[in-house]
Amino acid sequence: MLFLLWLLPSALAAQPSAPDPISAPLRALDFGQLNFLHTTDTHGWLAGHLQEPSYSADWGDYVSFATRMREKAEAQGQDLLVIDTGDRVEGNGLYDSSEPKGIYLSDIFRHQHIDLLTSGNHELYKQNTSEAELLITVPNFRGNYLASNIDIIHPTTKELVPLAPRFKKFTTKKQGIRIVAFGFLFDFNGNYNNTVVQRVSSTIKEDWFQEAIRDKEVDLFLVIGHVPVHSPEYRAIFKEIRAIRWDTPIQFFGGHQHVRDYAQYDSKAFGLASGRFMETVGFMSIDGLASKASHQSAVGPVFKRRYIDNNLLSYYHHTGLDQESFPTEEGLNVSRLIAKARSDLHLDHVHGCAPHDLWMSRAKYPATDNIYTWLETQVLGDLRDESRGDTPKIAIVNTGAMRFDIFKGPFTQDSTFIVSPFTSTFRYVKDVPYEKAQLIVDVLNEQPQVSSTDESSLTTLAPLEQLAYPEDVIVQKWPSASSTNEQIPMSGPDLVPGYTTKDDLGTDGDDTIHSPISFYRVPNCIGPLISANASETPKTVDLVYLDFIEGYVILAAKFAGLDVDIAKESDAYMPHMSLTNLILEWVKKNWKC
Ligand SMILES: O=c1ccn([C@@H]2O[C@H](COP(=O)(O)O)[C@@H](O)[C@H]2O)c(=O)[nH]1
Ligand SMILES: [Zn+2]
Ligand SMILES: [Zn+2]
Repeated sequence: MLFLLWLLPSALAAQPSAPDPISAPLRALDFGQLNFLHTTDTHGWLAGHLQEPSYSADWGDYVSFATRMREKAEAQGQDLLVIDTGDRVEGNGLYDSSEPKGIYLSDIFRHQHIDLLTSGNHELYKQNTSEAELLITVPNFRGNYLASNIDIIHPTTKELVPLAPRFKKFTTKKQGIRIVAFGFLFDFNGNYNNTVVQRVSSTIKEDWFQEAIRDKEVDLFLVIGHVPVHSPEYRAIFKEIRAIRWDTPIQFFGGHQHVRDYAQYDSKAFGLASGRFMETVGFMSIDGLASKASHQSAVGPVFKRRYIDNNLLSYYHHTGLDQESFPTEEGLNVSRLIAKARSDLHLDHVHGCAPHDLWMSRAKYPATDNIYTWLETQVLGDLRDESRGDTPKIAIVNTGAMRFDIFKGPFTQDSTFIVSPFTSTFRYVKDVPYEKAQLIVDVLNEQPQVSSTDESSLTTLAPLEQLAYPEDVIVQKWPSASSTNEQIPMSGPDLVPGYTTKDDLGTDGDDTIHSPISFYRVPNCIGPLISANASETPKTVDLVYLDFIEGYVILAAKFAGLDVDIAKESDAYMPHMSLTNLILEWVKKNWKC
């Protein structure tokens, strides 16, 4: 059923600066015996989106939402489980702006009752981040954090131990559904050397996994993971379980690619991916499951999915509550914690004012409103090492180092980390023939785009549904009446631009009906020539690059026939300067308010 919400609240938001959501037509949620809420790739955005009304609810609102949804399910004799599939860190001032990083975030995050969670790759890039998982997040969610393929060197005992239990068996409260759950990370190899990520294909051959899938007293296998739902890793897990349990329903929850996505593996196995940055709360329901209580085989389970826009109007609508009856004490407290943390961290402090929007993929590259063009033509001009003076350089930055658009208006302490949170610095090799340096950039850009989850291919992680479309211009299509089981109104309110998701089940997954947005492809990396004498082609250049991509630069240099041992002969360029700080300094200098 489709509902139109006309409520235009005046003071909905818990945070003074959070924008009110805009009314929009909404599709309903169909509850079942077993229901799920799912977040992934939140990357510290627990304050929600302060500049985008569609995604303006904060983690406190989500705490209230999960409580109210659980109350609703349980009142109907049903169950609700809350899932998070990792990449909780890096990407927002609330995480990256504190010293040390993350001290506010984990305290806010733990207030959500999460039934199952797992780690993403971002929890493992650095030693202190993975140790914080082991020592803080795993104990905060004791018994619910799963790590089927991650080990860590314990900081005290120095022993290699599982980050968390490999799997878990439990029975749901209301329906008595017997579940065996696993928690995976994709085949990631960019982790710091204090953790070991075992390949999924070998993990599923281990005795503990083989025994777990041979358990006959199971009504549902639940696989959560920081793994794209359309990936070789999830396909392999599906096949392994199916080979032993030909008929048992399997529900997957995934993430990492920052997209809304839904995969059908067979008639009883499905996977949901729930976007990124607290824009989306995924909802799944399964009905017709066999259970301990029913002792009978299911008529055939029915799986349903929804991608909920993270705002209060969606939350009120789906719970049937309003601004008086919706919030819980716990939820309001969490919103206050977020506001206090933001204030302690001075996240609203304005460093400068952007004169216009700068888009990662909503504008063509190159173009004046494209963020990479801005980086190439403006910001990277300030990348200058004193010892190299005006020596011409080619500066290579992976486009994935930029994480979010810049909106016209205040560029705050928060924006600094939202736009690019990473701490990697620049390195360089001197006296590289200009043609070879250009060739290296070309080779890097010929690498496949995000076609796999393996970071050994240079990736720029494209937002939204970009990955699903091979064309140059990727338009999110307006759902046609024939491709959806609901009647979409073609007149009435002006629709707000946003997600118009197309997945394995069609085009009716989004809860909110939006007008589509166009996306354009971006290269893997940019590599502008920066020279005081723009009209002259230099014979040699400094080849400057972000150290995060050194492995790829070395490979590309081999392809290009550059006979230099980059690992040995490279040096720090503008020592200690990260892309984050380079951008910040440029903004302070050039964007007056
Ligand atoms: O230091 C870093 C770390 C990561 N990146 C970029 O991020 C993606 C991975 O992000 P997900 O959130 O896991 O999708 C990686 O492929 C790089 O593009 C970086 O640039 N620097
Ligand atoms: Zn992520
Ligand atoms: Zn990830």
